[in-house]
This record gives sequence, C-alpha cells and structure tokens, in this order.
Amino acid sequence: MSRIQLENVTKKFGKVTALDGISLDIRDKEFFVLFGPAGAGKTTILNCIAGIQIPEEGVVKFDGEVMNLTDAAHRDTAMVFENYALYPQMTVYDNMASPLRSPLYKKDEAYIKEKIQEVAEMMKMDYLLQRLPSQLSNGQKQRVAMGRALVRSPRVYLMDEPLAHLDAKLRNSMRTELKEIQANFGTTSVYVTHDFMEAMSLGDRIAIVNEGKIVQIGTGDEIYYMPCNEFVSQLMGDPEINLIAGTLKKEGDSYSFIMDAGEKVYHLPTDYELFEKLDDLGCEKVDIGMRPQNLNYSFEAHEGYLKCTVYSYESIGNKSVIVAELNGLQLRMIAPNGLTVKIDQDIYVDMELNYAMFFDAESKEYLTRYNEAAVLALTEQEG
Ligand SMILES: Nc1ncnc2c1ncn2[C@@H]1O[C@H](COP(=O)(O)OP(=O)(O)OP(=O)(O)O)[C@@H](O)[C@H]1O
Repeated sequence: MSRIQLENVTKKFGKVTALDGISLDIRDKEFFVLFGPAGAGKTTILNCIAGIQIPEEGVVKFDGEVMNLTDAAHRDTAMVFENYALYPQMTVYDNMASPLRSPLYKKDEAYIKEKIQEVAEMMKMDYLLQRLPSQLSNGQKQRVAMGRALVRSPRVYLMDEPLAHLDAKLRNSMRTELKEIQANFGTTSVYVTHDFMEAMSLGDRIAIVNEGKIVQIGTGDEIYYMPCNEFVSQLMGDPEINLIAGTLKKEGDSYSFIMDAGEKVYHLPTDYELFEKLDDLGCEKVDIGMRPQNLNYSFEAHEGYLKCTVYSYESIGNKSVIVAELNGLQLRMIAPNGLTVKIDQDIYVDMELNYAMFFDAESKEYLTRYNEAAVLALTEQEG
C-alpha cells in the first residue's frame, strides 16, 4: 500500500517560490505523471516526496502518516534521475546491487544475484552487467539507473525524466515496457516529464504543473479533450492546438463565429446543448481551440475554405506540419511528408468546427466544447 498525499505544500528557494500551496492525492498503485514546462516545480515535488527537500509549509503523507520529519533514507522511496547518478568505479552489476547491499535494505548475495538477473532480463540489459558506466552509451546508462531502482520494492518509485536521453525508438519501446513493469510490480509511481506523448501514454492520471501550482489533474483524455484553460490546451498536443480569436453572434436558434483575422463568418454546426451553454455563458469574445488534425487544406480554392498563404512546411518524423497564415494568424495542420510546397503560395483551409473548444478571450479559461457530454461520459468511464 502506498498512497502519497501532499497538502498545501510550499517550498521556497530564497525569493523563488518553487511550490506554492500544492495539494495532490496519489492513489495506491497509480502511475501518476507530473507534466509541465521547464522550471514549473516538477522536480521539487519529487524531492519533497523523497525527503531530499523539506517544505516550509504543508504536509507530505504516506498512507496517511505524516512524513515531514522522516529523513530521506527512511522514507523507502526509489528515485531515478535524468542524470543517472551511477557510481563510476562500479560495474553495472554492482551499481544495481548497491541499494540491496545498503545497511537499511540489506539482502544476501544469492537474493541480490537472482533479483538483478530478473530485472536485467526484463530490461534487456543482461549483457551489460560486467561493464563500467564509462563503457555505456547514455541510453544504456539510463536503463541501468532505472534497473537499479527496480531491484528494490520501495513504497514509491520517483522518476525524473528517466527516458530523456534515449533516442526516439528506444524511448517508445521503453515507455511500453515501463508501463508493463509498473503494472506487474503494482508500485505507486510518480513520473516527471515535459514530453506530451510520454505523459499521455504512461499516466493513469496527469497533474499539469505551472509556476509552482497544480493547474489541472485528470486522465490524459480528460485533460486533452477538456483542458481547463488555453495554457493547458497548448501544452497538451504536439503540434500545438490552434487558438483562433473571434466574436460569437447569436442569430435566432443558431450561432456564428466571426473570426478576427479576415473577418470570415462561420455558421457553427448545430449542437443544441452547446448553444444552450453558450446562451448561459453569454460570452461574445472567445478563442476557438482547434487541434491541427481537425483542420484540412487544399491547394485549390473551395467554397467555404479560408484563403491563406503557406508560412512553413516541416517534417516532424513520419508526418509534416504545414503552417498557413492569414493577417498574422497562423494555423497549424497535419500533412504527409514529401509534398511540393512553396513558402507564400496560396493554401485554402477548412475547419471541422464540430471539434471546436471555446475559451474566454479575456480570462483564457475553458468555457465549453462540442460533444461535451460524450467527452464527459468517456472520461467518467476511465476515472
Ligand atoms: N536548489 C535550488 N535552489 C534555488 N532554486 C531552485 C532550486 N531547485 C529548484 N529551484 C527553482 O525552483 C523552481 C522549480 O524548479 P524545478 O526544478 O522543480 O522545476 P521543474 O519543473 O522540474 O523544471 P525542469 O523541467 O526544468 O527540470 C525553478 O524556478 C528553479 O529555478
């Protein structure tokens, strides 16, 4: 059992408030992801759980027991750092054995050998056991650092960007493995990342951290489909969501959206629940959020398509991103690789508005979206 709670935790470094009244309730056996931009406070949260840093205010609890006065060595956590922290003079085997040889968790050598063999096989690194860290690639060092944490069965694994130095292919396969390993071990895990795909694929739940505060907590789908504000909508998606400023206008039973750029008028697809909500909210100035995959383009003029020019066309691996521009508004869209596209050439853009999210133009807070009830039903199933 390991439920980890933080209640109103504040941590300062001189004048910098790294954590500003953070509260989290991480469930037993949960794979919990902390996701946010650089400097948000993610590592500091891990350090407060580990006992490496002590909050000035607030409480850290393990299974209901206050841990603030328990030192790091006695909290029974296992941490994996981005910078590996391997002992350079020890072989991989001895590095992995080190937690099991420490006075606190001491095990006999036969047990240690068996455990290391099991983890090394699982992590496909048994051929590395006799090497020194200096004889390993960065990716291999990272696997060893993770293996060293996995030989123990602590109350909680604390992982700080453990896949950051792996190449894309290895990162993908490690992601899948990690999730399986955690499911098998059933150990509560808190995992820091600033990689959107990693957060989505690993987290049972994700906490969005920004400027020392928790902005939103939920399943990946919940946050992706109903981000609580524009900042979260931008963070949750790669390529980033399009935010399009304009004015809502009610006309009888229906609504139009007049886009600021080009003053193009869109008649919003009918969704009575959405329209009722818009009636209640009474907002005029809104930003519409459109994911890049819900924009379509053509190089020929079409009725209802928005005439723009190509701003850029760049490959992002197995697909590309086209950015179209109109009066300073840039629209990101997904396209295949290998198109013949010239910068500044005409491009015509269509928006699948029945996927739109609506944000208040002033506060930037989420207002509503199409199919909100269906999204809520989906996320309730997951929760
Ligand atoms: N030991 C320290 N001394 C002074 N300031 C610190 C210290 N540790 C963290 N900070 C500051 O606290 C804030 C939060 O840092 P933290 O490392 O927790 O962020 P993070 O979200 O993990 O960022 P990153 O993704 O870049 O690792 C930052 O402003 C950082 O500069």
